[in-house]
Amino acid sequence: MKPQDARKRQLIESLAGLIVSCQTQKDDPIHTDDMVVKMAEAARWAGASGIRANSPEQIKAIKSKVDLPVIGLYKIWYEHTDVFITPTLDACRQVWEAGAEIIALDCTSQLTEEGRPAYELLPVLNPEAIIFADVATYEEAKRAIQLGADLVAPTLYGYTAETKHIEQPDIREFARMCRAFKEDAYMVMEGHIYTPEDAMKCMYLGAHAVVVGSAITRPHLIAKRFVDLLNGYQTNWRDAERSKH
Ligand SMILES: CC(=O)N[C@H](C=O)[C@@H](O)[C@H](O)[C@H](O)COP(=O)(O)O
Repeated sequence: MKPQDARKRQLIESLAGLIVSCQTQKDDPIHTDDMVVKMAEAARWAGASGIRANSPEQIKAIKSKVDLPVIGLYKIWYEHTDVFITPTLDACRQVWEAGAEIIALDCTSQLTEEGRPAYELLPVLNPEAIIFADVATYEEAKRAIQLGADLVAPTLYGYTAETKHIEQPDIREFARMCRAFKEDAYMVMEGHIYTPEDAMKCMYLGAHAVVVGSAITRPHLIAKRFVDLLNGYQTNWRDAERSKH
């Protein structure tokens, strides 16, 4: 259900538009300690309505410099599970204590390292926090809303066993989610949105906001998309030329 609490509602309403995911991992070619702050400042400069940030450390750094609401998460990888977005109660607590107004967590049916379905954490979270459910499917979105999620996004579409190796958003499925759930929760599009036009399409279909990461804050991946395409083209073109001789 959409929150009744005026404070929560006002904050979520203010997120309408573009949310920029500002995250780096230590082994990224662009990683420096303050890189995410620079990304968030650039997003603020551009007029973004919110930031999505990973880890207590990066959330705190952004919060100290940029006055925008933060959707916080904490990625922790374990050996026996694909659940890595804020997978434990302690991780949720740390995100909240770091200053994020909104806690994002995996609310799919995947089993966590502890052997329970990821979505089970949702109903036991701090009621003060606004909850952003990361899901992969329509059914998971439905259940997350029943369990009290305030915002829902298909963030994990392409990342669960069921949907692995899909590298495009399913905009039709997102439209179906918006039609069914828009009155009960704020629907957000997240994952594989690479152009302003695709983001706009999602808004037109009923998204309250669109979260964009790689296309804005991961220049090495943007460069790689160009290189992969150009190199693939060169190889095919050379093979075709050779076969003529
Ligand atoms: C699956 C996962 O780990 N998603 C993460 C969630 O916080 C981020 O790495 C993504 O950048 C974010 O979801 C935005 O997606 P895209 O980078 O495709 O615009």
